[in-house]
Amino acid sequence: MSAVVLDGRAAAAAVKADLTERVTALRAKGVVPGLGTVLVGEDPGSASYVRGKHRDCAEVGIESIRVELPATATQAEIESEIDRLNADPACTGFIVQLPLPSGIDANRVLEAVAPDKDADGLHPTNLGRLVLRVREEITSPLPCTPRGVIDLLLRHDVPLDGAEVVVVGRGVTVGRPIGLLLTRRHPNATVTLCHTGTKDLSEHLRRADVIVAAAGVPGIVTRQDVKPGAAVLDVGVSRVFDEATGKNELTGDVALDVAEVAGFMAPNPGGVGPMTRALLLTNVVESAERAAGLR
Ligand SMILES: Nc1nc2c(c(=O)[nH]1)N[C@@H](CN(C=O)c1ccc(C(=O)N[C@@H](CCC(=O)O)C(=O)O)cc1)CN2
Ligand SMILES: [Mg+2]
Repeated sequence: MSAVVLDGRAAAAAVKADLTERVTALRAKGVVPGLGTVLVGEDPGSASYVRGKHRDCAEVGIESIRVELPATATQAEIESEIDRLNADPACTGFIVQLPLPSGIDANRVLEAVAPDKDADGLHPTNLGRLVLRVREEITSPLPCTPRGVIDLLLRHDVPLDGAEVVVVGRGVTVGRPIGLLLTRRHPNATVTLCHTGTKDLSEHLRRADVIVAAAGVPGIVTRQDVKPGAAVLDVGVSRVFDEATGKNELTGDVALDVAEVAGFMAPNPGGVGPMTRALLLTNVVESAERAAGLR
C-alpha cells in the first residue's frame, strides 16, 4: 500500500482563500483584523515560524504587529509588552511564540494574554471553555494545531466517528488539548493519550485507526507499529544533525517507511505545520467577526 498524502500545503491554501474573502468583507465594514506576535530571543526556528505567520497575514489581508525582545528580557518586560497588545485596538489577536527562554514562567505569560485576543487558544479561560462547553456553545478561540489536524482529516474524508485515535505526546499545543476536540459529538472519536512514559506504546499504536505523533522523538512511530490502512499524522519537530548535509535537519516522529503501510499520511514538513498557521489566521478572523457582530 502507498499512503494517500494529507497535503497540508494544499489544504492551508484552501483555508486561506476562504479567509481572504472574509477579511475583505470585514474591511468593507471598517473592521481591520491585526495579528500580533511576541518573539523572545533569537532561536532561528521560532524566528522562522513567526516570519511565516506574518507572510500568511499579508496573503489574506490581516495586518501584522511584531514585538521582538532579546533573550535576556525579564518576565516583567515580556508581560508589559503583553499588556500593551491587550490594550492596542489595532491588535485583534496575538500569540507569544513558544518555547520561551529558560527562566521565564511560560504559564504566567500565557495567562497574561486577554482571553478574547488569545489567537493560539491556549489561555486557561479558553481551554476551560473547551472542557466545559459543547461544540455549538464555544465562541472562543481553539488551539490551532489540534484544529489543523482535524480539519486535514475531515477534508480527506478519513472516518473519525467511533475511530480509535492514539495521540503520542503530552505537550500543551497538541497532545493535551487534542483529545478534547476529537471526543466531542462531532468528530466523535475515542482517544488514547500516550507519551514517552507509556509502558507498551507499540500495543496502543497497533490498535489505532488514526495516529497523531507529537512527542518530538524522531522515529518513535515505526512501520511495525502501524495497522495497515491507518491514518498517520507526523507533528513531531526535532532538529537532528545530518552527516550528509552537515546541517541540523527537521526530523519528524514517524519513520519514513510507515508510508508503505499507512492508508493516509501527513508528511513533515508539508502536513500539519501549514495547517497550524492557517488555523491561527482562522482564529484571528473569527475573533474579528465576533467583535463585528458577524458571528
Ligand atoms: N505560540 C505558539 N508557539 C508554538 C506553536 C504554536 O502553535 N503556538 N507551535 C510550534 C511552532 N509553530 C507555530 O508556532 C509551527 C511549527 C511549524 C510550522 C510549519 O509550517 N512547518 C513547516 C516546516 C517548516 C520548517 O522546515 O522548519 C511544515 O510543517 O511544513 C508552523 C508552525 C511551537 N511553538
Ligand atoms: Mg512528550
